[in-house]
Amino acid sequence: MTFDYDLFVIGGGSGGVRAARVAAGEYGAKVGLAEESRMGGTCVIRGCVPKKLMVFASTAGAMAEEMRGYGWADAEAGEFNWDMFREKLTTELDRLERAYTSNAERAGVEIHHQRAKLADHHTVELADGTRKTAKHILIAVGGRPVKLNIPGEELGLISDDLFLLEKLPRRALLIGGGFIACEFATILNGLGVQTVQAYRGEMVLRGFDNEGREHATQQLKDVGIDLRLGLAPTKLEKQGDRICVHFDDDSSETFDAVFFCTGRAPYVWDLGLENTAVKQHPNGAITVDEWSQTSVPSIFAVGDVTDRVNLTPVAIREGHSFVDTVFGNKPRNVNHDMIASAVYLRPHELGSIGLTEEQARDRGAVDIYSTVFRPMKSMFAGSDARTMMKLLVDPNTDKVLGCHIFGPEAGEMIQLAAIPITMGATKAQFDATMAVHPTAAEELVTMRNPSRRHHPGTE
Ligand SMILES: Cc1cc2nc3c(=O)[nH]c(=O)nc-3n(C[C@H](O)[C@H](O)[C@H](O)COP(=O)(O)OP(=O)(O)OC[C@H]3O[C@@H](n4cnc5c(N)ncnc54)[C@H](O)[C@@H]3O)c2cc1C
Ligand SMILES: NC(=O)c1ccc[n+]([C@@H]2O[C@H](COP(=O)([O-])OP(=O)(O)OC[C@H]3O[C@@H](n4cnc5c(N)ncnc54)[C@H](O)[C@@H]3O)[C@@H](O)[C@H]2O)c1
Repeated sequence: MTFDYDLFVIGGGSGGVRAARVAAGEYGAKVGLAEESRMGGTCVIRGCVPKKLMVFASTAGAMAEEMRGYGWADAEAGEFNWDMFREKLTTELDRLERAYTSNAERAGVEIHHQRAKLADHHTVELADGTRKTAKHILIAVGGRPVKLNIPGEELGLISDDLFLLEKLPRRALLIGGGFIACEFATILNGLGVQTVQAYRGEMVLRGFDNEGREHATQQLKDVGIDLRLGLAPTKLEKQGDRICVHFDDDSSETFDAVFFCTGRAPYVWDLGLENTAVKQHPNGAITVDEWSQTSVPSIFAVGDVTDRVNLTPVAIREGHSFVDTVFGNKPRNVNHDMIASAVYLRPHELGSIGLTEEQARDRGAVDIYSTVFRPMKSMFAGSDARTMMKLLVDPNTDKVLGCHIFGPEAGEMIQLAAIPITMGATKAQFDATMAVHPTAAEELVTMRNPSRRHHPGTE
């Protein structure tokens, strides 16, 4: 049987573009790709990239404050100009979109700038009704934000909207306590917006190491975010050009903007899955094996639509591994166990890899090397901000099981610590590493004695 393509990719985001580009450019496959919106997907257009640029923008006030502590007595950030920033952001995202498009096209990928759905196990149907056949189909359609199913939810915004605002709100509510809620609260607060964050739990960033979560929760309050814990909205109502939010403690308040940062769901709506035997998890995520293959041998899925670990580098690695395996004759699957990540808060980020202390304790014996200190740079300026570094070590093998850093540039630090930890480094190897002085990161190689031990059966 002959096909129009060797591979047809649905979705031009992190996972889809990498797979298409490598299959066509490196392995000579005939590749088609459909993207219904902008090439680059969530990360480039409405996620990691614009978010991180806004995090950078939001640090001016804190930097000025710190510099006043260094003798720049008149240092002031002044007024943030949203119009000017947004224009630069638009130009940058346009540039990135063009780069993603031209890199894929240069590799030989045929891009169809329209929506696609599955018609059968080897056929996709484009929005204009054209049908294309392919030996293999890759579903890389990502996820979409979900709002809470409460009255008036249509009045609330989602994360995509932050980057498109006509003007910054004077007072904003962020609902949620995950990655997006905490990063967006940090950004808006730093840009001068009166920021309220409502989270139903006791501590933000569920799933992270509890000590890291405590520091993050405290920092959100310390930087001036009005963090309301144990609180959830029940209803939104229009009040003039503002929004009145009712909460489950019977209080109500008005805001200029309300953002639902309450999670994302796999974007499987109208994808034609009913025309195939592709299996799904109860939340809609596409079920795949360790090779990213679905229950249909010709159809694969990578990235957020599979709801494994929803991060850009993971989607990219899954897409790359899929083409190495299927087109490059280099079978490669992805280990989802040791994945570093960072939450870009300010002034301190939270960087993590491996087991949390809680998970390590559940697993068995663990030695906990942990230190909390005031970093030299901010302490000199008069700040009380604390940095935390923690290594979790298996006392039987001496292997480092996890590392958690709450501090300035923790994202950069955890990326480097992730290399030896992924290689299976032992604590002794960390200790054998000469420190770089004076840095904050040197603590990772100078923590000599466990702060606490958890040795079940011997305690
Ligand atoms: C605000 C925010 C901040 C984030 N920050 C980070 C971060 O700092 N670090 C990090 O690692 N991750 C971050 N993420 C997560 C990261 O963006 C995702 O994990 C990543 O983009 C997933 O890639 P993907 O290829 O699975 O899907 P996506 O990048 O979402 O790409 C899917 C593409 O498919 C297209 N599409 C969907 N359906 C169809 C269809 N039927 N036909 C044609 N096209 C279709 C979409 O338009 C989209 O372009 C963030 C996410 C958000 C929302
Ligand atoms: N720095 C990064 O790497 C980064 C940044 C942003 C997003 N991301 C990725 O995007 C994903 C999505 O981020 P997110 O923040 O939307 O999701 P999340 O799962 O991290 O957080 C969702 C939040 O919504 C709350 N929530 C859910 N249902 C609720 C309900 N019924 N009532 C009240 N609260 C409710 C949860 O308690 C949680 O705090 C992340 O899991 C992550 O994989 C990564």
